[in-house]
Amino acid sequence: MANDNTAVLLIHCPDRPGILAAVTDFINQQKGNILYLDQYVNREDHVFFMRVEWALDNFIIPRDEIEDYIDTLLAKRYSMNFRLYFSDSKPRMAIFVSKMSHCLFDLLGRYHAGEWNVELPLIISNHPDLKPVADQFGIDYFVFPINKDNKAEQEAKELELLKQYNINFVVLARYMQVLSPQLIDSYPNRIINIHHSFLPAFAGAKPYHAAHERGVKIIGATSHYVTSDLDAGPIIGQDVVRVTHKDTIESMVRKGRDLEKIVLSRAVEKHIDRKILTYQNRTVVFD
Ligand SMILES: Nc1nc2c(c(=O)[nH]1)N[C@@H](CN(C=O)c1ccc(C(=O)N[C@@H](CCC(=O)O)C(=O)O)cc1)CN2
Repeated sequence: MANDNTAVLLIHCPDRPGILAAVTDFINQQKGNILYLDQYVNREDHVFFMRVEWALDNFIIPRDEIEDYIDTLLAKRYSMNFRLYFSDSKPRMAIFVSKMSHCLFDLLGRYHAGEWNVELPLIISNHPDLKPVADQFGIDYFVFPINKDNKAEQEAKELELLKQYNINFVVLARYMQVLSPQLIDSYPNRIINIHHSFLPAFAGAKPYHAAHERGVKIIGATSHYVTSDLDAGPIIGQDVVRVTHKDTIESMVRKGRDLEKIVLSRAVEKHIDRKILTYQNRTVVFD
């Protein structure tokens, strides 16, 4: 985390000549020093995607006016969808977890080590089992047991808590309950899940059993944004490992755990760094 006084602009719009030059000219004319720039053109759909980050040290436009300038000078002219972020405004993350601790420990270890420009004030679970882990890291832990009769009521309380903690995005670290639209609609493309299979293969709660039954030779893990369609949201990242006839369900679960940890943490880092754009249930993930 080099310069902590930067602005990040994420753009997507209909592709046409001159967009890149217009954006960089705007930043340059206002004495912004561009630190990072990446762009991609989807030639099938003729859509332009871009991430640009610049230092604000000598930037002429006052911080609270930048969005209006971009809207007036660029967005209206090029029909842009854009989001503007500031590196000194740390996103606030909440983790949802059930009983499995491997992804939770990995996330807490990276947070504790200062790997990420993020605040992590809250953990929510449907079981009390992992509260001692949260206590170890000094993070608030709330338990909301879920069953089909109380899911709506409990999720309403969870949503209220997320608002109280001013949470910007949620990470499901092997949270084993299907979220309802009420919660998802409050955090569109801001809930990241780790699914323990190489999607679209073996969606659902027990992918390792299904993979073993099918006799696959590769298993994987998939990070994705959560939508109301189970395990069908925009994929952020995936990874795989080879298995053989010698692998049991238990050995697949063990090999899968390592994949789940790294695939989830990579996705969380890309989200925190504002390097993901979603478009038509797919993602553009910048390096
Ligand atoms: N709306 C969504 N919610 C969740 C998603 C998602 O993609 N959309 N992913 C899951 C995680 N997950 C797979 O990655 C998963 C978790 C749980 C289940 C499931 O069927 N759960 C049962 C209850 C199981 C239990 O009580 O142990 C259920 O909710 O009825 C499927 C997939 C997180 N949420």
